[in-house]
Amino acid sequence: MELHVRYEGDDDPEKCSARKLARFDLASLHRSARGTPHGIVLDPYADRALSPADAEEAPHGRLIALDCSWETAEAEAFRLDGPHRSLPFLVAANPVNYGTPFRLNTVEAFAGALCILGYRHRAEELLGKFRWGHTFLELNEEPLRRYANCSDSTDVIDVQSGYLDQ
Ligand SMILES: C[S@@+](CC[C@H](N)C(=O)[O-])C[C@H]1O[C@@H](n2cnc3c(N)ncnc32)[C@H](O)[C@@H]1O
Repeated sequence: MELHVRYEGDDDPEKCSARKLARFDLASLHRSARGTPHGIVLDPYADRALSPADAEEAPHGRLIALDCSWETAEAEAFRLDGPHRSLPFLVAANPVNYGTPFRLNTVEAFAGALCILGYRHRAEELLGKFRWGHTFLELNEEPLRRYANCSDSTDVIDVQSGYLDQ
């Protein structure tokens, strides 16, 4: 699974998880939407939730994130080619948004998606580059396991409802 980032560059470069992934050759950064390859776009505004069914359809086996500040992460910013998918209820472990559901940074979004799609070891490899990375898997252990066992997006939303009701 290739990991690509449409890199906006409007967030603190020192704290940017996408830049760090690129430094370790774990993701490729793209400065324009046109230069960003086609793939599953991780988009918090997407109607359909990511599910294991997407692993079969993953265009060219690529995941795409948009790395920008949450201040500018409006729906229009996600105009990128490919099927758009939101991530279901998962809690951030990064120091900026620790404990906040759905507000994942780029490495957490990739790691959550990889776990759901059945690439858990790859998720561990990415998170291993961050001091707090293992905490993301610890906080989200049960939901990630349950989402990865779902058959499709409807199933994922059913599992998510249980967490949102709590
Ligand atoms: C808004 S940027 C913030 C990046 C941050 N500057 C960093 O250093 O990683 C995080 C990106 O991760 C993906 N993402 C985060 N939470 C998500 C969610 N709940 N559903 C889908 N994608 C999500 C999106 O591509 C989003 O644009």
